Amino acid sequence: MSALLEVDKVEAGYGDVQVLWGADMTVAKGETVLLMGVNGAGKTTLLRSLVGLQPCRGGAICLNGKDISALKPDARIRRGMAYMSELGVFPTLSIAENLRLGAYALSGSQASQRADQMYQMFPDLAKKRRAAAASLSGGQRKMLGLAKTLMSGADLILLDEPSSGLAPVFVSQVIETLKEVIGTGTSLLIAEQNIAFLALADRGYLMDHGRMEVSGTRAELEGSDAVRKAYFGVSAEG
Ligand SMILES: Nc1ncnc2c1ncn2[C@@H]1O[C@H](COP(=O)(O)OP(=O)(O)OP(=O)(O)O)[C@@H](O)[C@H]1O
Repeated sequence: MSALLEVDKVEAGYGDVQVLWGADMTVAKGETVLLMGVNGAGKTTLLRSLVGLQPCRGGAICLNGKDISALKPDARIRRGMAYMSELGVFPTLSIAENLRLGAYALSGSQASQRADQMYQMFPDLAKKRRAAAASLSGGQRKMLGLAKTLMSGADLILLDEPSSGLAPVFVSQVIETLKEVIGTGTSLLIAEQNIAFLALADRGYLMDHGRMEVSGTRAELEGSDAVRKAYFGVSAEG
């Protein structure tokens, strides 16, 4: 598989505080990659750096073989990247309006075609399309955030903690929906603390203090002592 995203020694931070210390990763076309790490490891900072919301202090980010490090977020999005933050949606806007915003780079007819696809994928949203996003449950709001991100038709979707704030039943729903998204051939980079998402991934990275501590296939990470320690506070030795 050829690399869709190549992240090479990216450095970033806030004021005097450096958070990313030479973060490296790749995402191949059609691949699902999980970015793991405890609170404060730097996952959100890396995703924001990739989409251009956080300036990089060093390193390079390539999408489809082109260096996008100097591009503004809107230019990166036009090149096929979309980002779902933990916040996700605009609560006072309707579901239909939120979806339209996700497709701002598309024409009106392309956008309504994609919205129809989203309503097929997310029937709960179809039923409430004129309702304000604030009227949705936490799980449904997360679905709307995901649908809004998918509206772009981007090749690479970056998801920041899609499970945050959700009850386990909603987490399972999000995972099932992501399986459908993966089935469409979209590449996903998912930053998550919930180990259940590893089941979706082809490969993953464990980030620690702004560096990739461990990387490997899903099977390698499932058997990794470092992953076990980070998530459960225990190693194979106990
Ligand atoms: N706006 C900011 N200003 C200053 N420091 C920040 C800011 N945002 C994040 N940080 C710091 O950067 C470090 C990495 O934070 P980041 O949110 O990237 O981690 P994370 O792995 O996504 O954590 P979490 O899983 O808790 O969301 C933390 O030490 C955090 O305190």
